[in-house]
Amino acid sequence: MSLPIYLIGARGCGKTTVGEALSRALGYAFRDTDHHLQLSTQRSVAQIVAQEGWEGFRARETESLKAVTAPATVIATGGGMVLAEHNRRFMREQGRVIWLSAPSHILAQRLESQPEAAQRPTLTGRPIAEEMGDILRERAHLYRDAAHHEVNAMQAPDRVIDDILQSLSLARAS
Ligand SMILES: Nc1ncnc2c1ncn2[C@@H]1O[C@H](COP(=O)(O)OP(=O)(O)O)[C@@H](O)[C@H]1O
Ligand SMILES: O=C(O)C1=C[C@@H](OP(=O)(O)O)[C@@H](O)[C@H](O)C1
Ligand SMILES: [Mg+2]
Repeated sequence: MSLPIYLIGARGCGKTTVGEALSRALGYAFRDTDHHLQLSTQRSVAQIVAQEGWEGFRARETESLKAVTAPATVIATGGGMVLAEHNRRFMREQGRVIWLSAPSHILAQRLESQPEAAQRPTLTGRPIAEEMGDILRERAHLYRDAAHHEVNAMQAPDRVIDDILQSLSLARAS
């Protein structure tokens, strides 16, 4: 049985972009916990947070994580999935966990050019470059703890995929 592959990391590291391409390379299904939430609630992340607060969103994303978990599936998580210890444990028990790691200035550059405000309401109220620095300082140890492998996410998506496949000893299906 092919275990699910979870992609974790901060906003802008490429979980959604790389995850979709990785699933095609492997012939796996692709799921994204935020997309699942949006479809099941018919609301954006920003709308859920406005109506239920971050606490409400975090409870829903845990449900989303369980709902999308299946064999032979690449799962792009939201950047805050690792905040809850039970999510970190669940991912490590169910599959293989990959941390797409990049410094905060790279993440901020990507987010400034594609802000996607409905998907990424502010976490701290601070400007993006400062927010990403704060978030990485707060979460880096959680990404490290949760991950089976850390991959350099500053590279082009195809190179990121090659590194993930190599770390998992998997080959492209096509
Ligand atoms: N490896 C990469 N190199 C350059 N740009 C990237 C890379 N991965 C993602 N991006 C860009 O960064 C932005 C955020 O990517 P996304 O996949 O939504 O990240 P995440 O799901 O981790 O928040 C998008 O504009 C995407 O095109
Ligand atoms: O880092 C975070 O706390 C979040 C990241 C977002 O996902 P992406 O990492 O895919 O942008 C989304 O889940 C939500 O806005 C919260
Ligand atoms: Mg994403």
